[in-house]
Amino acid sequence: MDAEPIPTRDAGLDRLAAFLPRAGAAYAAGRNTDPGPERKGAVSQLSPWLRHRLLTEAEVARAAFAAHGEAAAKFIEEVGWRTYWKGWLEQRPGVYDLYRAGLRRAENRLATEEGLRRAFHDACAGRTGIDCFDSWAREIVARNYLHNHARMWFASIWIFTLRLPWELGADFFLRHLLDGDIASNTLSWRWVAGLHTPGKHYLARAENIARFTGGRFDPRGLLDEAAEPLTEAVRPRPALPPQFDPPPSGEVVLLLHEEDCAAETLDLAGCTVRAVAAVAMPEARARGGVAPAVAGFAHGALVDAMGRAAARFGVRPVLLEVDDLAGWAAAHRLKVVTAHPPIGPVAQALAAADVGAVRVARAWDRALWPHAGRGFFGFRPRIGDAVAAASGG
Ligand SMILES: Cc1cc2nc3c(=O)[nH]c(=O)nc-3n(C[C@H](O)[C@H](O)[C@H](O)COP(=O)(O)OP(=O)(O)OC[C@H]3O[C@@H](n4cnc5c(N)ncnc54)[C@H](O)[C@@H]3O)c2cc1C
Repeated sequence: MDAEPIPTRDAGLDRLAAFLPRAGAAYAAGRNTDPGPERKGAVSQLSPWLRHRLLTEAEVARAAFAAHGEAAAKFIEEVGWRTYWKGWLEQRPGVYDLYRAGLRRAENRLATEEGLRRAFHDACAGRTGIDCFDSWAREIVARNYLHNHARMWFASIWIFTLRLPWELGADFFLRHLLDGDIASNTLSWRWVAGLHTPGKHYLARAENIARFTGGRFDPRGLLDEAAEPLTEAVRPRPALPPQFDPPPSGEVVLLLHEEDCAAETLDLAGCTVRAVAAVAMPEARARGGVAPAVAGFAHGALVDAMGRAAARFGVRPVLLEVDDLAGWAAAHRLKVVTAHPPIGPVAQALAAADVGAVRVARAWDRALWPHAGRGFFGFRPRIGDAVAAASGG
């Protein structure tokens, strides 16, 4: 990460403004190169703000288009990957359950297989003897960020050279990345493993690593460059269209959560917000919780969101534990509305709290998620349509 990321919308807008001049041809030409944590690369490092929706995909994509027109297509496409993964998982929620079940199985193996346990701890601590991998493992822990290409190489070496269960690697990422996101992370690991598109996996190659790290690393002879893709016994069920609730109206209470920290821009036309509460649960992203910096960013983002909600709706928000949610909702006796939580622990916790929350989806998600049921290349043209839409984010 460039400078220590500050979990506020203003800090995100500052980073966006600083990046925008480079969101066109410079991004397209340089985005695959990882110059290392000490040098400025071509990518935006906007992911912690986008992940918590301190900035929305719509506003970032539209700002890039306004600055560069068609030359921003590559950057906008990458932003679209985030939306695609979210929409894909929304249509196959069972894939999150498959991941969690696989993680539990891998944990059981860790408890009983000493060799696996040692290899896992060496990988997390950056002690495998594969210089590039060890350096990236330490970078994730120290900086809570990793370049996209390094994430691909890291996941591939984890799965195909170190032969570790992919779910443990995905969990390691969720524990340490500020942008740790259930859809992007789970589905990217599955994609690398060859489970997203059966038979098609991503194999890290020493030559490619040397080239795109500017020669910082050269793991020739250390990687398994001929491994077969993983397979799985249970294939995900066919896609079901995403379910969007009808828009709420009347007097409501608004619940904020870390999946969308810009509730003041949700479409609540027709609603009068009488009370606002917030719940944060970043520790539920990973087994054994998340790193302090990750929890700190999520909590900070929510505090920032509470401040903006207070200004917008004229009420003083309260911070709740998830267990207090049902009591809070019952005390107000009004309909609970909340930003549509994507598949993951927040959505599960809200469903379990059983407060009948009406989920308010953003226009961007409503327009794009339904097209994410199949491959990215069918989805891609729709991103331009959403960027061109007059408003709605
Ligand atoms: C194994 C693996 C795990 C990943 N886990 C996560 C994760 O937990 N959370 C996460 O936000 N991204 C994840 N990614 C995607 C991607 O690596 C990061 O979004 C990106 O590196 C963030 O850096 P940036 O903001 O500089 O990206 P930029 O290149 O500047 O892109 C701008 C924004 O577009 C989005 N984006 C770009 N590439 C992708 C992509 N391939 N998939 C989804 N969104 C993308 C991000 O929101 C990003 O901030 C993962 C990728 C891999 C290969």
